[in-house]
Amino acid sequence: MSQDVVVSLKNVNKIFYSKEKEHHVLKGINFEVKQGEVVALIGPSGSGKSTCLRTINALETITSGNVEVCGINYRDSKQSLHMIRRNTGMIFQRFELFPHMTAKENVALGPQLVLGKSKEESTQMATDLLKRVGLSAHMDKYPRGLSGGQQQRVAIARALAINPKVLLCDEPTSALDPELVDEVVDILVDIARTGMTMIVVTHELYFAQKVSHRTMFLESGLIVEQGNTKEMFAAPKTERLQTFLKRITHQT
Ligand SMILES: Nc1ncnc2c1ncn2[C@@H]1O[C@H](COP(=O)(O)OP(=O)(O)OP(=O)(O)O)[C@@H](O)[C@H]1O
Repeated sequence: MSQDVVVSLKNVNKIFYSKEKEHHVLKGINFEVKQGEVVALIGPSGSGKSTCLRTINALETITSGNVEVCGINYRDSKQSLHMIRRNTGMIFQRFELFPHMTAKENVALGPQLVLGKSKEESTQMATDLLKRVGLSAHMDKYPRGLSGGQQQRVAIARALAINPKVLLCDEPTSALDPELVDEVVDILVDIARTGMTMIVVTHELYFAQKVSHRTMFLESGLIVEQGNTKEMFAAPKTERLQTFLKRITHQT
């Protein structure tokens, strides 16, 4: 793997097994994401976007194929999984903050537990990051005292607190009231501008257009089309992407 490739998926298959049947959700996914690239993953509901994202930090194990983050495969050794989690920050649709911890404590946890920083140093890092996401005035509040947009900004600060090599975003704006979406989008666009490598699963085309260099369109577990985001949205090549874009555009 060349040095500037941060994430690599090769022929990745994921099958969920239940009593009655098997569900083949990812059907031979191949892609690479290079240092500093921002990639959007779009597609219909159930197409496998979140599952695909979750295989990267091994929140979801794969059935076959190969996934590497910074050249590390989680199956390599006992330390590999820890190293992969150490290199990947993740933001979830529903924030997933610890409710019994303040914003600052939520953000300081990663530096302390993952990076082994002292309490003082971790708190300082949390303070700096919360300032960066515009939450100076809310650091000592608990999640229940914050709006959805503010909670997601705490979650972004928490994801950045371990200095990850790649930021994985799983529909970071879907659970927000429409008037709160922009405050989160703007922060993520700012982070993308700093050169952070990012993979963003989203339903919102305007967000994908604003933040990403490249888009991959997933349907029924296959990458049907991918390319430069602006070009792809302006002139989709496949009929399936054309239909998808039309449907989404009519919904909004
Ligand atoms: N843990 C699981 N066990 C069984 N099936 C699962 C599991 N997780 C996901 N699936 C199934 O895999 C398929 C893909 O789900 P996934 O969440 O990856 O799709 P998605 O494209 O992100 O959808 P959405 O846009 O609605 O979030 C769905 O049919 C889903 O029901």
